[in-house]
Amino acid sequence: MKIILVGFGVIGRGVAKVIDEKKKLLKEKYGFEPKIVAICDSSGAAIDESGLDLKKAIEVKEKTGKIANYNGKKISSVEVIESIDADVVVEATPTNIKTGEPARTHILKAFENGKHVVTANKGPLALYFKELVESAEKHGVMFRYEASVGGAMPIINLAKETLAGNEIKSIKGILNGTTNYILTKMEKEKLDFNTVLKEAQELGIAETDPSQDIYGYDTAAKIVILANSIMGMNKTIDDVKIEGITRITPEAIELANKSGYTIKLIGEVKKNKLVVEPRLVQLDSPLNVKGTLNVAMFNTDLAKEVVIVGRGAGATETASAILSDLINIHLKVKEK
Ligand SMILES: NC(=O)C1=CN([C@@H]2O[C@H](COP(=O)(O)OP(=O)(O)OC[C@H]3O[C@@H](n4cnc5c(N)ncnc54)[C@H](OP(=O)(O)O)[C@@H]3O)[C@@H](O)[C@H]2O)C=CC1
Ligand SMILES: N[C@@H](CC=O)C(=O)O
Ligand code: NA
Repeated sequence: MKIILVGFGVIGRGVAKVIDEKKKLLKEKYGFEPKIVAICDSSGAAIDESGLDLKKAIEVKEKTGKIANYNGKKISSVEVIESIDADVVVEATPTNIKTGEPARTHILKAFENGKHVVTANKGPLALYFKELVESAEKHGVMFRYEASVGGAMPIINLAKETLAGNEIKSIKGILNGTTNYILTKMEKEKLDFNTVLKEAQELGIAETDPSQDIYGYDTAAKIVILANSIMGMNKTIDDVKIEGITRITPEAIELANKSGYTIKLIGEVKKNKLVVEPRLVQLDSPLNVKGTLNVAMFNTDLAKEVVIVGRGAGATETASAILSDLINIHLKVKEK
């Protein structure tokens, strides 16, 4: 499988790292032989149709900040997607919740050029879900986005496959690792908001623009993706009532604790209502998970309540979801 990797930040480099480390296992277990033939960032691209040296690519990026220094290609991501022979585009550029760009254009160009897409990017999914899914179908290619909600936490593919046949009445949970990390540190170590936000950025879990995390827009994007991809709705970010965690203080959490509660940023889709807000959560609730963990509670007709927990952010955690989508595309293509 030839792969074009667009975006070489925390997630893009995480994908390159896990593919490099797992190549023997992937071949033996799945007959899967991924080859990254191009890597793009905002400076240009590294291109080698025989397969890039991923250790060297990561080293060049970390040392110089520009992937174009690998072999000096000043070429745009769109030109790479249109001109380089590849099977899949992995889209890992920053989420832009207002325009969905540059990812929306990257994804549509990939489909138009007969390339499957795997993405972690919530922007285009939250703003143009129907357009993207219809374009993939029209061009006969696959479109997978497990990493876009809950990072490593299996939620989209689990709902589509393992909960198939269920009526999913509602989904609610903690879908942002950065804000959960902040609230956990404020609760346990009484640290102030800005100190912990900086820590989250250093951990590489915050968005490129962390205001998307703390004002609730990242969670809102994920709720829209779940509503559209799992519950068959046709919503956008404008349909979500959104409040973030900027009003929450260590003292407020301490007060909640005294009554047997904590405070969590909860996203919920139920009937036709999509909400993101800080809520009191009982200390013994399955929703009371810590640190960068995410949790989602499904309410279904057959399986009743189903609760899933996993790491919602981080380089290798998110790369895990992207890798599973790549393997699934490989296996489905092999079946044909
Ligand atoms: N971090 C996490 O834990 C998770 C992130 N995500 C999503 O994954 C995506 C990537 O996140 P993350 O890696 O953390 O973000 P980073 O900011 O670390 O990396 C973004 C990358 O995209 C590159 N880029 C920006 N514009 C373009 C462009 N036009 N063409 C090609 N490359 C471009 C940047 O280039 P340059 O290096 O030159 O600036 C950078 O390499 C986001 O959509 C995010 O929401 C999803 C789940 C978890
Ligand atoms: N910034 C996001 C990254 C994953 O989607 C988060 O903190 O969950
Ligand atoms: Na996920």
